[in-house]
Amino acid sequence: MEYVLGIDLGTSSVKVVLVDEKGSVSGEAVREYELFQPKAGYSEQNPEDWVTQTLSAVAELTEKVSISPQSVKGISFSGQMHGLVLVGDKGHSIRPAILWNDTRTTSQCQEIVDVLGNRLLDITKNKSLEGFTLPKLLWVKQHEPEIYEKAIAFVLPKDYVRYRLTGALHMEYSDAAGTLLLDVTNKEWSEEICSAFSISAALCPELVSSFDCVGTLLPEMASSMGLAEETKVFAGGADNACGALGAGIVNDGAALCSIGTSGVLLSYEEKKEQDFRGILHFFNHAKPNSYYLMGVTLAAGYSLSWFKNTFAKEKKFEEMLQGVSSVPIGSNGLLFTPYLAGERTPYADSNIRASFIGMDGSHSFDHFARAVLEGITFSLHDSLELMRTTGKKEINKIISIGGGAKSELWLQMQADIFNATIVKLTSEQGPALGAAIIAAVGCGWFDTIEDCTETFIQYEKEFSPIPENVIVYEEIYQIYKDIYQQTKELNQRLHVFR
Ligand SMILES: Nc1ncnc2c1ncn2[C@@H]1O[C@H](COP(=O)(O)OP(=O)(O)O)[C@@H](O)[C@H]1O
Ligand SMILES: O=C(CO)[C@@H](O)[C@H](O)COP(=O)(O)O
Repeated sequence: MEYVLGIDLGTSSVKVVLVDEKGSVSGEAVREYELFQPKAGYSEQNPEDWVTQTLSAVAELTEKVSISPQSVKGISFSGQMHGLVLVGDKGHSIRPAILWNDTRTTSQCQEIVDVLGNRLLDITKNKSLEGFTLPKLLWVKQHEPEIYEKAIAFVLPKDYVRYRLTGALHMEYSDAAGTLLLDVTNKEWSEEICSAFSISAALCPELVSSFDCVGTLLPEMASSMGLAEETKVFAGGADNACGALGAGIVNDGAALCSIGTSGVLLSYEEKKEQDFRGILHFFNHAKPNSYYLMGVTLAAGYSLSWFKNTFAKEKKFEEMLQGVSSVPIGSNGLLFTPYLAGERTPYADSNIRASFIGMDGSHSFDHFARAVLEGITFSLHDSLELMRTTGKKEINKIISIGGGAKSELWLQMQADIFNATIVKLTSEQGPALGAAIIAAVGCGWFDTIEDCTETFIQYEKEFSPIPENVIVYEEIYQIYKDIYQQTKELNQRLHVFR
């Protein structure tokens, strides 16, 4: 039997799946790493932790399944998007990575708008947002010029890990799309944007496609993972592009909900001439010459993790959520907005913060836990509503992936709030499976991506909206939507105390 390996470099952990030619998952391994928040709004990770933990997760997996190293034919990667990794001349990162949920760059975002005006949307199809890479690069240039001078290239998280494993430095289109330096429809670095900010073209790595073979494993890396040096390495994709591949979002009308650290609502797009003027993200898909439209909740799974770490640290998620099913819809008038790290869609606002509204003496721990799940889902519903107003009214079936898809109660809640059928896959590891699909197609196991997704993706269960719940949630959602405007100014005033 032959195998491929999909590696998903998430924000909370790296997940590795080993998949055989029939699409069966033969083994999985997970390794966590730390997130550093040295100041309010900062979010960083150590790129060397990603490398160490990836090596260790793959080594655990190959040991566990005890297969011959030569039987693993290909590897590919999925990774958290937008994070800035600066590589120095010794081939290592020269400062901590500044992540997608770091919001320190509000003034650099304004500078980008002032300098480029509408040209930014024309070229990149996306708005200037704190999470994207260009503002992070400008921040380092302005605040840490000595580090900026030492950088020989900038890359994104999974590109860095792939580089350390192969010695070959590249960036692929689906992740480059989230930098604000890519001409998204022409698939090339924008000379206009680079020169507007005096960014040397040499800093931008060579661009490749997700399915391109970019090399093989360095001998020491291969041996530490229990793999063969000749294992082919394929470029891979952004985690949301890979999540879409791994959930079969490769045709018009298909949509995805992913609840990882962030939360995304995503729908497939084939036409590059589509122009949504940045109200939702528009990025290159991992599937060549296709795209996707996406809204992002910055703190989706993160809100639930924060709640657990703060109020029920000793419990597992399943245990913590046990009592939630006995709390009625709407948590007896308790609402939560998940703006722990500011927000992206529909409010690009780095100052907004989360709220619990409507507390009374009758509320217990379970009411708060349910309110957190409902608030995160309402926030994702904001993105879905935007999508539906762009003409995608037909979104009535959504594949749900990510850590949040482990909870069936949450999947039913998604069905009721989105008023759409929610589909659960046999494994919620969508992005890692998407990376495995890239490796399998890259190895030539299948003629088309669709042939591979049909073999690799297994649907487990559907959750249909319950009509009476849909009506109640629609009413509560109208109240939820008002919280942003009502708390915006208060949060601006609170900013100085953070
Ligand atoms: N059993 C569970 N029930 C509901 N949510 C869960 C469960 N386990 C994990 N999660 C959520 O999944 C999130 C992690 O998802 P994951 O896809 O691993 O994230 P990432 O790719 O960002 O590392 C956690 O923050 C948590 O909110
Ligand atoms: O910023 C975005 C997408 O634009 C995030 O979706 C990141 O890509 C992180 O993903 P997870 O770690 O939450 O999967």
